[in-house]
Amino acid sequence: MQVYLVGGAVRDELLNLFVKDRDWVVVGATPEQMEKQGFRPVGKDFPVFLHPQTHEEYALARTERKDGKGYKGFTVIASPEVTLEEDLLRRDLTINAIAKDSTGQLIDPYKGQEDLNNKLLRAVSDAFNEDPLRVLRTARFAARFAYLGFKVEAGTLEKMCQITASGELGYLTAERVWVEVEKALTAQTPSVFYKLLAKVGAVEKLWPVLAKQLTNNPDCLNWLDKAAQQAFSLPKRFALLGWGAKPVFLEELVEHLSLPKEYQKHLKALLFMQSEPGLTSLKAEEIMQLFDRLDAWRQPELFNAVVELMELTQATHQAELLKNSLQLARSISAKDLVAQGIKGPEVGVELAKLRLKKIRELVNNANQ
Ligand SMILES: Nc1ccn([C@@H]2O[C@H](COP(=O)(O)OP(=O)(O)OP(=O)(O)O)[C@@H](O)[C@H]2O)c(=O)n1
Repeated sequence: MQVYLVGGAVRDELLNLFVKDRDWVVVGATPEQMEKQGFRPVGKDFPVFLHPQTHEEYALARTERKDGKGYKGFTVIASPEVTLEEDLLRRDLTINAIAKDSTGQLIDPYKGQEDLNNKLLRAVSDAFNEDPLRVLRTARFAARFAYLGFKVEAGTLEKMCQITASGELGYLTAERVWVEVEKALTAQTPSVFYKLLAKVGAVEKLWPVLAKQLTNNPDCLNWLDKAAQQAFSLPKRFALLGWGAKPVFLEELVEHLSLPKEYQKHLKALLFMQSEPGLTSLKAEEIMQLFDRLDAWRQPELFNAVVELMELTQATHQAELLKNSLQLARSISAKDLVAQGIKGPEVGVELAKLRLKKIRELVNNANQ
C-alpha cells in the first residue's frame, strides 16, 4: 500500500503557510489491512482511520457517485483498486487535490500548482457539483486567501451558481453550514465570503433575512472586515453584520440564524448600541440610567461588548467616557456605606446618589 499526504496540508505547505492538520490518503489497502496495522476506524460514511500514534486521519482512496439528493445521496466506492488520480479527481478544488509521496515528490494531475501560482480557485472536475457544501468552502477559501490575491475561476463560479439554483443548499445540515461560517470569520476579510455567496445567490437561499440586510446596509461588510483586522472575537465580528439594521430586523436575524448564545449576546450589544440615545449623550443622568438598564453593575459583559463595538465604530470618545464612568461608579460599594452606618433602603438611595455625583464630575471634566 502507498500513503500520500493530501489536501490542505500540501496546499498550505506550498503557500508557505502554517500547516494545521495533516490528512493522508492510502492507496491499495483494505480496511482489514489497516486495522491489522493498528489503525482505528472512525468514518461513519467513509473508510477513514486514525493512526495509532499520531492520530492523524488516513482515508482509503475512494470515488463517489451522486445518486440522490443531499449530503447522504451518494455512493462511496473504496477499494484497493481505486487509484490516487481517481481519488484526487473527486475533490473540490485543484489546489486541494495535490498529493505528496514519502520521498517528497508531488503528484499533481489536475495542475493545482499552476493554479496556486496563478492564484485561482478552480473546481477539479464536474464532481465539484456533488457536494453543495463546496459552494461555501470555495467562498471561505476565497476569503481566507483574498490577501494573497486569490480569485474564483469563472467556470467554478458558474458551478457555484448552478448548485445554488438547483436547491441543493437546502439539504445541508445547519451544523455543516455553521462550521464554514465560523471558519470564514477567521479570515482577514470575511466580507469576501458573504460577497461571493451573495453573488451566486447562496445568501438569499441560506439566509434570506441576511440577504436583505446586505442589500440595505452593505456597509456592514466593511465593519465586519475591520473587526476581523482588529482581532475581535468571532462572535463580535459576526455581530457587525447587523450594522445599521433596525431593531426589529436585528431580532429577526438572531432568530432566523438560530445562533449560539455567545453570538446572540454580541448581536444584542449591537442592537443596544444602535437603539439607545443615552449612549451618545453626555448627560450624567442618562449614563446612570443606561447602566441600570444594561445591569452593568452586576453583569458588565454586555456593557463591555457594547463599548467595544462603539470603539470599533469610532464613537471612541463616548466609549471612553462610559467605560470610565462605570469604573468610577462601581468603585463606590454598598459595603462602604454600611460601614459608615447607613442602613436599610437608605443604602440604595445613597449609593445611586454618590454614583451619579461621580459620573457628573467626570462628565463635567470631559466637557471642559
Ligand atoms: N466538501 C469537501 C471537503 C473536503 N474535500 C477534500 O478533503 C480535503 C480535506 O478537507 P478539510 O480538512 O475539510 O479541509 P482543508 O482543505 O484541509 O482546509 P482547512 O485548512 O480549512 O482545514 C480538502 O483539501 C479536499 O481535498 C473535498 O474535496 N470536499
